[in-house]
Amino acid sequence: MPNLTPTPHNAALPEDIAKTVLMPGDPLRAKFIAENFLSDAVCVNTVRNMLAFTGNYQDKRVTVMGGGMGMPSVGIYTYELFNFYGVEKIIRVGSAGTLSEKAALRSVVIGVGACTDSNYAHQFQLPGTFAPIADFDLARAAAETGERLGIKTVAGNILSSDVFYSDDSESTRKWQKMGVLAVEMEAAALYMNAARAGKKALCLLTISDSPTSGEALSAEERQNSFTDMMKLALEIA
Ligand SMILES: O=P(O)(O)O[C@H]1O[C@H](CO)[C@@H](O)[C@H]1O
Ligand SMILES: O=c1cc[nH]c(=O)[nH]1
Repeated sequence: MPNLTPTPHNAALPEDIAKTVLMPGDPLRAKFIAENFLSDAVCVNTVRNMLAFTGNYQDKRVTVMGGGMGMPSVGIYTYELFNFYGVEKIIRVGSAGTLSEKAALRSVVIGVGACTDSNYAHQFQLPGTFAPIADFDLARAAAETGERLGIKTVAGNILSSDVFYSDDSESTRKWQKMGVLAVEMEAAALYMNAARAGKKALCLLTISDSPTSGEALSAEERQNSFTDMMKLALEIA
């Protein structure tokens, strides 16, 4: 592993970062997880306020770090974690808009595959289209652990979009026709970086809103339903 740490984006040293990282988009969600679920948590990065904490969940050493919004941001942090910090597993814990009746508000979605409208795969110069997928063992563990804990999950395809505010009013409908469950903005880059590095990744999402109906969870409801996803991610970490 090249000794390229600290990086311009992460002040931590490799020994500060656990082999498993939970990655919400929002750095304050990382702080919430550290304060509410980890013991002996230490803040190991504050560069750009992209907070990272390393601590213990039961007998496991875990890092939780924000990844920001969109594939360029998550692409940088996950690339560095996999390739410079020796991280083996990254589990994204994000929010998403529902595209399917199967994924109601508050549902926890397991992103088995991540479709995308992004050009992120272009860098790999493949002679075809790459299918970004979750690590099978992590996805299976999430489904089984959800059953054990009484946390209902729905597993399937998600969409990682480059745009939150789209000028194309038809695009959502087209992804819906293909059975895509939910839209977020990072999983495809995470899955591609994991594949290229030979590492493991999973994206768990809590449905926070519906882009078509305009329904959205209140701040308090978001907090509670996100807690289920956090517990699930920590159990399989
Ligand atoms: O809540 P997070 O994890 O940031 O995830 C979703 O929320 C952001 C958009 O509001 C995007 O990053 C999207 O992927
Ligand atoms: O990326 C996202 C996240 C939540 N809701 C959306 O509609 N899109």
